[in-house]
Amino acid sequence: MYQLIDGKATAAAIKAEIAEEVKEIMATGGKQPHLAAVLVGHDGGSETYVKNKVLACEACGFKSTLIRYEDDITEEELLDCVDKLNKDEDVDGFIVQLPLPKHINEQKIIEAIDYRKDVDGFHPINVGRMAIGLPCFISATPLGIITLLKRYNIETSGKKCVVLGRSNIVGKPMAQLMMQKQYGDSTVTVCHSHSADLKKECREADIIIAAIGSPNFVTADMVKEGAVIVDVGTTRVPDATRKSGFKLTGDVKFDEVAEKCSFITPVPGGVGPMTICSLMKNTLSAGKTEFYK
Ligand SMILES: Nc1nc2c(c(=O)[nH]1)N[C@@H](CN(C=O)c1ccc(C(=O)N[C@@H](CCC(=O)O)C(=O)O)cc1)CN2
Ligand SMILES: [Mg+2]
Repeated sequence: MYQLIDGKATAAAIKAEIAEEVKEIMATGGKQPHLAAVLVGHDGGSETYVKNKVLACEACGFKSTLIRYEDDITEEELLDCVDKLNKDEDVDGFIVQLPLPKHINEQKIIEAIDYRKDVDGFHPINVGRMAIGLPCFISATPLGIITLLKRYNIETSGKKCVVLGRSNIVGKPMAQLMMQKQYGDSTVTVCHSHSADLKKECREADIIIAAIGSPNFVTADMVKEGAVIVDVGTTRVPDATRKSGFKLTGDVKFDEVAEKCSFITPVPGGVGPMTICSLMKNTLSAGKTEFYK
C-alpha cells in the first residue's frame, strides 16, 4: 500500500504556523510582511496561481499588492515597474509571474529584481548562493518538495534520486538541493528530453521527481517497487466532460504508478500548494531580513 503525500494539508499547516509568527511579530511592534505580485496578461494558469498567492497572503496575515498589466506591456514599462518595487520600502518581497509574453526577455526582468527582494529565488545571486549552500531565497517549488519529504520523514540520504527535467525554476535547483548534504544528501541523476536510457535510469531510482510538463509521462514500467514519486506536472489537458473544460494532469500516470510505490504526491493537491506556501515562507524571511540586511 502506498501513502499519499498530502501537499494541501501540509501547506495549510505551514501557513497556520506562519500566521502565528506574524501575529507575534506584529504584537511586538514589528512590520507586517508585504508581498507584491506582478501579473502580465490573462493566462488561465497564471491567473489561478496569482489569485492563490494573494489568498495565501491573507491566510498568513501578510499584506499583498497585485499589479496587473495587459500582455502588450513593453519590456521597458515592466522594467520600470520592477524598479519601483525595488525602491518601495514597504514591499519586502515581490514576484513577476512567469511565463511572460514572448516579446519580453524573462531573464532581463529576473536580473532587474533586487536579489534581496527576490522571494522567487530566481535571481542569479540567489541561484548561485543556493548552489554553494549559503543562506538565500530558494525557488519555491524545489523548497516545497524538500519540505514535504522532510515532513513525511522520507529518507533521502544516500538514496538514488532521478530528477526529470532541467528547467531553471524546478529541475536545476531541485537537483542541487537533493544533492546537498543539508537537504537531500542523495545521489542525483538529471534526465531530460535527450537522455539515453531515461527509462532505465528511472527504474533504478529510489526517488523520482518528475518536472517535465509532459502529462502521464511516468508509467508503471519506469518505476521500481517501493519508490517515492513526486509529481510536479500541472498541465491543463482538454476535457469536455468537465465544467472547466480541462483536467489538471500530472507528469505521472497516477493510477498505475501508485500501486508500485511507497509514497506519491497527487495532482492537484501535492506539490502545487507547497509552491505557494514556500513563497510565503520566503516572504516571511524577507520581512525578517533573515538572509540579507
Ligand atoms: N514567478 C513565478 N512564476 C511561476 C512559478 C513560480 O514559482 N514563480 N511557478 C509556476 C507556477 N506556480 C507558481 O507560480 C504554481 C503552479 C501550481 C500551483 C498550484 O497550486 N497548483 C494546484 C492546482 C491549481 C489549479 O487549480 O490549477 C495543485 O497542483 O494542486 C501553484 C503555483 C510557473 N510560474
Ligand atoms: Mg519571453
